[in-house]
Amino acid sequence: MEIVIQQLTKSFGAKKALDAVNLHIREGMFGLLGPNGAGKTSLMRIMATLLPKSAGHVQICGVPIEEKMKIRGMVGYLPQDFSVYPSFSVAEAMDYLAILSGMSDRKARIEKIDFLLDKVNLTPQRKTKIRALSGGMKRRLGIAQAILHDPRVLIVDEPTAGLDPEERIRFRNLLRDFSEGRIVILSTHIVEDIEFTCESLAVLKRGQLLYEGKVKGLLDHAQGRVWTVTIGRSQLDEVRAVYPILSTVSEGEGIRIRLLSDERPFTHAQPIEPSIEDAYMKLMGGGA
Ligand SMILES: Nc1ncnc2c1ncn2[C@@H]1O[C@H](COP(=O)(O)OP(=O)(O)OP(=O)(O)O)[C@@H](O)[C@H]1O
Repeated sequence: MEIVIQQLTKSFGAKKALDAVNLHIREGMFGLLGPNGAGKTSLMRIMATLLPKSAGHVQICGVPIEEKMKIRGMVGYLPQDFSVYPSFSVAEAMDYLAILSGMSDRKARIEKIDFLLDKVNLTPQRKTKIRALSGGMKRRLGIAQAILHDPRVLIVDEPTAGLDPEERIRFRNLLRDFSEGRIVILSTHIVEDIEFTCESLAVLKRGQLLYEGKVKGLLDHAQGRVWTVTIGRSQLDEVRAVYPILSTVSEGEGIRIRLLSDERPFTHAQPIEPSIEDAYMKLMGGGA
């Protein structure tokens, strides 16, 4: 099971949302990381056959993306702005979406919906109106509808934005469970989401692929280049003008900073192990 993307380009007029992107995505959880406008949504919508590509090739489990109906049978998609009729109850919305996806047998539909609501932990909310659900519950309902047809590939666009920490962890675990024997692609600009769920990732910036590989391999980009040092408060602007600063913490009279530098920036600066977030900032070419 794999997704092969070759020289994929998407142009909107003169703007290239994706610029000759090559990617190889295998079974398990795969992260798509990048700042706003990186091209993540465009890439996901192309894979879900909702947006035509401008050039290049995409194959999902050996099927070219042009075979829309076959691809749609294999792919489940949860868009960033997923919504359903607010006056429907959870069960009514699922039933409606199941009918739309071609499940005509009522008994089979009910069984499937019960199974899925249990899987996403929404059984107690069966009769709750959509408008009364929390953001996290809506997102979990979004997953339930995206997997109604048992897709081999699940694509979720920025699913954890705006969720509280508990709901975020629950949601990540749900995706991880579902990724057994499948491909789950998760786009986010939150590094932590990727760190705790994905084995591999791609980093995009302005339509270009900056990194593809294991999450751990990303750390190599920052190894030996993250330093910590305590400076006087008045020095902060001066230091910031020279080095990308990753974080600052007040410490007595001074301020402890983490910064990026290829060489030891001050004699009393100490090298520290980079985090994935540090490595991402390094790759993006800057700091906070
Ligand atoms: N329909 C469109 N028409 C014109 N430009 C577009 C269109 N859709 C996307 N773009 C542009 O393409 C680029 C990539 O957008 P895309 O939404 O794919 O990025 P993203 O990484 O998902 O960003 P975000 O996290 O903000 O959704 C952006 O510069 C965006 O403005």
